Amino acid sequence: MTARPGPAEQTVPVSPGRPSSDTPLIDARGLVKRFGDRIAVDGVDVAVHAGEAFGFLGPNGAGKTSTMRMIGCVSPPSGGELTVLGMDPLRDGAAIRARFGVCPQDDHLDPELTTGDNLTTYARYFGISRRDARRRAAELLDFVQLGERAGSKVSTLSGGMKRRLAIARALVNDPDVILLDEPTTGLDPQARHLVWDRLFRLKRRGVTLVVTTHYMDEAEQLCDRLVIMDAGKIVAEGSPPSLIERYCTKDVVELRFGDDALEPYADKLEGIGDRLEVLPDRILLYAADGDTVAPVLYGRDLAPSGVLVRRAGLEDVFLRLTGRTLVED
Ligand SMILES: Nc1ncnc2c1ncn2[C@@H]1O[C@H](COP(=O)(O)OP(=O)(O)OP(=O)(O)O)[C@@H](O)[C@H]1O
Repeated sequence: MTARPGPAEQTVPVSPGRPSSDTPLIDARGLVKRFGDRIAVDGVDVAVHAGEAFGFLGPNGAGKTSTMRMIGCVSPPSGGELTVLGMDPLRDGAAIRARFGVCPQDDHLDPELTTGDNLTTYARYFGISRRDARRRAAELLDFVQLGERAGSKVSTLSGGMKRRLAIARALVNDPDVILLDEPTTGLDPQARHLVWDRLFRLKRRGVTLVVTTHYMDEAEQLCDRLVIMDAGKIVAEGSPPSLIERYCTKDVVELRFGDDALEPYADKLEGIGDRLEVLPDRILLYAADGDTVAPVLYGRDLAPSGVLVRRAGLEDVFLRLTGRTLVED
């Protein structure tokens, strides 16, 4: 259903009446992408529904971009079935792309053009008249909070501004679906939050968001539902809270001992909590109630140099499923 903004909310220049039905907008079954002998995407099943923010979370090389490129009709599948907006990407690529906005990892903005000219030039590819393109560019620059930089060359913008401009460009054709490949990689926390804020606003207007990310906090913040990918395969699927609940206890106790050899400490922790993970620099102890763990530690003659009790997150889910952390990849 298309949500309408409240009066105080900045308007987003998108059309009313977004598609909404039970039929997935993107339906992939057993999707495969091969590059020579290498299998980048190895039998992926996903169904993305209208109006949701759907994520592909995984480390570098997991196959997220390759999947996204097939969905975006710029890279043909090597196998499996793919239907996008009810159409066949091989046959109807142009029609599908006309209803998509794409924000790739490399923004491909023209550094020598102004922000406004980047948008109007792009709008012309969609057959939008010069007058409408200028009006739309002005609206979109306001939406991504670059209205005051309409006359600035792209080469003078910060990384976060360029990313917001790339999002504005992806909105030029008033798309039903936006594909965002790593939308905040390389941005500082403030710039990331600004990008997220604009994406939330789009979602509230019923635009379907498909996001790849290797940041678990981004996935947790933005996505209604996601798949976790590793080595070309989906290892888990669900909403962030449901995944955390399915694979982890509520709390995690992070223990540091100021020592490189952590196995002896792990032995002493045996039987406390539900499960242990020994990482190179710390031990993670999974427990329903982390606060009950500390007194037990001292009873076992363990004196950690650092104890942090936190809620389990998608990083913990990834670790549980793959035995690796997202970050070390
Ligand atoms: N054009 C290509 N030719 C050969 N191999 C490729 C090509 N594109 C991707 N690959 C390989 O496919 C695998 C998946 O890459 P992909 O870019 O889809 O992963 P990713 O999860 O998006 O990672 P990243 O976040 O680093 O982009 C990697 O092993 C990559 O080296």
